[in-house]
Amino acid sequence: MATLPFTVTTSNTSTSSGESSTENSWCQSNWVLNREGCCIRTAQGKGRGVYASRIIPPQTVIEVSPVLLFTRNEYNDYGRHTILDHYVFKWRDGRMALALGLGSIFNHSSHPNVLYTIDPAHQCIRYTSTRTINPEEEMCIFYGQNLWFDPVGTAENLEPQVYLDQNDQSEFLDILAIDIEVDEVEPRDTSGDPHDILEGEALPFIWKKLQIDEEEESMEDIRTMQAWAVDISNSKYIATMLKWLKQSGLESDTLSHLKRIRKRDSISTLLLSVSSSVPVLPTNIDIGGPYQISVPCHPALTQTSLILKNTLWPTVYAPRRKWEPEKWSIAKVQWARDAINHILRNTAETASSDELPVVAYVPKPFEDEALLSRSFTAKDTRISTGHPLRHAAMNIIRNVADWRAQTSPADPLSDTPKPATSPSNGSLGISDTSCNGVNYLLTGLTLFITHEPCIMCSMALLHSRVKEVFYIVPMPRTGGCGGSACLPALKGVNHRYSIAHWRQKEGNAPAHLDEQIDA
Ligand SMILES: C[S@@+](CC[C@H](N)C(=O)[O-])C[C@H]1O[C@@H](n2cnc3c(N)ncnc32)[C@H](O)[C@@H]1O
Repeated sequence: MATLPFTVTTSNTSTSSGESSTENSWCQSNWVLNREGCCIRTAQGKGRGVYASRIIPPQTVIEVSPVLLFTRNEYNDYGRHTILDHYVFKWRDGRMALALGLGSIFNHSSHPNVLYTIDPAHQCIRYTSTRTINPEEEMCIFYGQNLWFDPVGTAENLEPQVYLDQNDQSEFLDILAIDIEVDEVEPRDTSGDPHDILEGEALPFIWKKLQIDEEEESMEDIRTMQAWAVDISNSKYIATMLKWLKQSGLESDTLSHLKRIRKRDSISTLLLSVSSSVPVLPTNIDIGGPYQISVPCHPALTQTSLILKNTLWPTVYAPRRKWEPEKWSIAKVQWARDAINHILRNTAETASSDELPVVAYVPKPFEDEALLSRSFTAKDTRISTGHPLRHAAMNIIRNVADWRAQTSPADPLSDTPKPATSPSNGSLGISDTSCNGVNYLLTGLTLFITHEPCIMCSMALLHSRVKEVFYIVPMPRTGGCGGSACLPALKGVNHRYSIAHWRQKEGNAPAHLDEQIDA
């Protein structure tokens, strides 16, 4: 538990005299410590904190702190026995870093209004506001999950974050911490026959088992919808009505999991449509009028479900394939390893920018290159675009979608581009030529991403029909692939994808920022 050994002054001489008379004063312009109007004052129960003296707009770089670097030995021998131990964290190359300027004074909040990014080239850390910060408001960063002190007042005055998945900043640091050693992190495995199958512990990743609840196995769990039906008492009209239905334009995929005709006693009932308006039936046939009934929304995935659903309406039985991991050969593992190295290298490149260091990659498939003849890489661009939805996963779905949307609708899986048809609107970027849900899918493709996708991205990936997702850094607070939720395991979703967590080699597992400060 940290008890700070000094009191705080807001005087412009920045002494450590600790007069409490100034404790309740707000920052005034002559005390402002940097040109963005940041100042230091006492933060109740936390020691000192950084405060705004005027309105700070979102995405403003509020502070750039140079860092002081200590070698591991120097730090172990001296630094860690001192107050420094509350302030330093592990730099990317294993040295210990102390942020100068205001950097070491930012307190922790679970709802931070400031993000930080490391700039290794200039040996500094950049602090950026995530939303509008009001005068007199404290500015806080997120230290990580495992705090070494009891946090006080971290969230009550802070509004929800601008970013939908304010990722765990400590984990951003984690990934940065390993990036310069990319080649050692994931070395090529040259031993063995490339066709040899690797299993279990020999694989450099762990498949996440989707905890899928058994679906719709009791009557109250069965999801239903209203559909129009008509009774046909004379069976000689059935064929005529089926023919009429084909030409009526009433048929839709929504009912494709249901049988068309139900026979009960001497009455046959024909399922017509789910349209909101009453279907207009042929008048020259002697049948009753249409009426609405409840029918299952989905096919039956299990025998129990089938029996129950059939009591409502004859339903198609489409058993789900049991979850079973694919066989991974040495060559295929190498393909994945190359992909992981690719995203690590690209993450290293983001370190000198203000962007969040999240990188996504969709390589050409290992088995079936015909599915996609080129690879795609996308970075997180929330900061540079000022657009809260520009997560790396969303960006890559968009990129692949745009590419595929340029292919001929008649040949959706061929990816020869059409002449430039760039996305024109400010929407998600699916260009107008997209083939209505056919061309823009990641069907059969694998996504590699540095950080577990958030809930929004995990859902978008589900819609994209991605085959599998590999991530390196878990996101226990915001992840949608098992972190805070597991989207592909949800009841009722119409696609499931496999999820794998890439294991970091022992000794390379980067520590959390908080552990690093606490080291
Ligand atoms: C990097 S320093 C931050 C500046 C520090 N408040 C000061 O006065 O120098 C980290 C220390 O601040 C304190 N701290 C930071 N955030 C806090 C919070 N939310 N609640 C309580 N103490 C906090 C803890 O004592 C922690 O060891």
